[in-house]
Amino acid sequence: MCLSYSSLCLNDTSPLLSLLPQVRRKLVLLLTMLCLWLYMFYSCSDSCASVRGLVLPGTVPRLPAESQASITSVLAPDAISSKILFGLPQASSTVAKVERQEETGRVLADSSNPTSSFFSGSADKKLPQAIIIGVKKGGTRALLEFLRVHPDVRAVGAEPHFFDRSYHKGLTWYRDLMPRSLDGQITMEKTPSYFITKEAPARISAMSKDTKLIVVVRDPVTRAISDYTQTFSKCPDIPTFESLTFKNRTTGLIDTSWNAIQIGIYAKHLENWLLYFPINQILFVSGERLIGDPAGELGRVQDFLGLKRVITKKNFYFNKTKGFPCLKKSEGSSKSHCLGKNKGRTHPNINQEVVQRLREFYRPFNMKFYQMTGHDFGWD
Ligand SMILES: Nc1ncnc2c1ncn2[C@@H]1O[C@H](COP(=O)(O)OS(=O)(=O)O)[C@@H](OP(=O)(O)O)[C@H]1O
Repeated sequence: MCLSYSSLCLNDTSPLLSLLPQVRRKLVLLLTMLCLWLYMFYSCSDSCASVRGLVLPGTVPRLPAESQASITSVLAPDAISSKILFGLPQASSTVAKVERQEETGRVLADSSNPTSSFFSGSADKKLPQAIIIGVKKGGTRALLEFLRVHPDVRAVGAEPHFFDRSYHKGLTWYRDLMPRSLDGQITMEKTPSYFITKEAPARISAMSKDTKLIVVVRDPVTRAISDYTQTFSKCPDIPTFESLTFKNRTTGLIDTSWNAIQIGIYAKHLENWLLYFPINQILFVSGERLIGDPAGELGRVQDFLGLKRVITKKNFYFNKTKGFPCLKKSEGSSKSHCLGKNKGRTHPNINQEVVQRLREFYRPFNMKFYQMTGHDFGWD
């Protein structure tokens, strides 16, 4: 536009032409310069107007369209553009967050959102607030695996054996074994041998007297046979169940020093725990019902842990081949799954007289246990 204007100027036949050549040359030069200056000014102002977010280094970076929209919803459009263009203090924390998102090139965590704060690193390892303390072969693995379906449960997979075997390693070592969890999530572990460990109640209470305890109990006779089956699978040379049961087979005296028998005297072990924990801080889960009605038992456990009842019937199906309830596919797992081969082993046939003798042996202890817990487990 300016160039054609200048050529127009040059071809002009106005009184200018009649001026002296020297003055004429100066005027032409001045007009040309004016045209050039006007051209540059308009070009520049046009491009500046099209880059609304252009800012100087060290002030606020230009924002992507999406981010601008979110800021605009917090601040009035005029206010935001002036703040960005003139580098005024940023009033909204949203702005700062969007800035950081720009800097890092990724979406930063919103601390109000537990999942995103996990990714920002605010999740940390915590000592367990709930422990499945027993009993061995009661169904502890099934319970833990079912509980892990809950989004608010974070559990360590392996058995830490801290309060029985590794207490000397200290609480920091123990905490380090735990998975990271967010506020509101419950950290858990299971070590079934705690239930029969003399020192465990005092040690857990010293860690936190508010620790919630869960005991999965099972008919002590079946439990003993299950325990034996496990040992037998590893050491097939051991004596028969029948011979290990008795101190003296002729007199029918039961060998209570055999661990497989000892563990099932639940009332005796429970007494030890009640010295440190009130009974309402211990939940007794029926190992039998955990198989027959897993959703029902999980309902009780979720209530006890103060969790929303997320795990329901819809999470389970009965696997005929396995002979046990298994977990259905869920959001977190791509396929349905049953527990491993070492859970739900076939038990050997045990002499029925021996089984009967064991039932007699356990009866008074079972009665005591029902009385202590206020719950009849129906083993007799
Ligand atoms: N859903 C499901 N699937 C498989 N097994 C189940 C299930 N629910 C409970 N059970 C019973 O759990 C018994 C093993 O108990 P634990 O997991 O406590 O054993 S261990 O102490 O950790 O070794 C195991 O004992 P055995 O049948 O003697 O192998 C099972 O009877």
